[in-house]
Amino acid sequence: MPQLPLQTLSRQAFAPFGEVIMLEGARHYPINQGTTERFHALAMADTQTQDGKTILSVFRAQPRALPLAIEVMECHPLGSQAFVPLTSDKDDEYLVVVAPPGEFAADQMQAFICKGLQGVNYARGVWHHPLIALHKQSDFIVMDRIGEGFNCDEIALDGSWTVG
Ligand SMILES: NC(=O)N[C@@H](O)C(=O)O
Ligand code: NI
Repeated sequence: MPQLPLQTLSRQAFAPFGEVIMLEGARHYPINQGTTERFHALAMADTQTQDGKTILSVFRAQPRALPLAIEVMECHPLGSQAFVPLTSDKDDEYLVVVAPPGEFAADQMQAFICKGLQGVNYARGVWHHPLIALHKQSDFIVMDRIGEGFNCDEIALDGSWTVG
């Protein structure tokens, strides 16, 4: 059973798959007469294909047991999809499993452990496992596309690859 190594999430390591949404290293400046700090443009929604629109939703995810057998991967060919944990606990964590866009190749999957204050924005077409919350029920803000066209390609795997 090949196990995916867990990488620490960083902008550089995740760059082939999209953006990391985190305050560290972000451009920021004071607004509202100095009462608020704006951490600017942490991610860009890519939802305009076929006249799509950007929406925000909340996903309330139940924790997954590890090790997790990877039995499905999906991609959204018409838009990006961002997940931002609704937590203030920097020790909260969740997993993402991704693979490059285009023809899916299991041996190109990568897994990242994401700390509570880090979000991810999957670029359009990037293969990913459906949300993998850990340890407890977890809420995420999700920014993705609504509109015409089929926007969720799935591929079934035999569960031989595991993570965590
Ligand atoms: N199906 C759905 O809206 N969620 C998935 O796209 C996911 O990445 O969790
Ligand atoms: Ni998705």
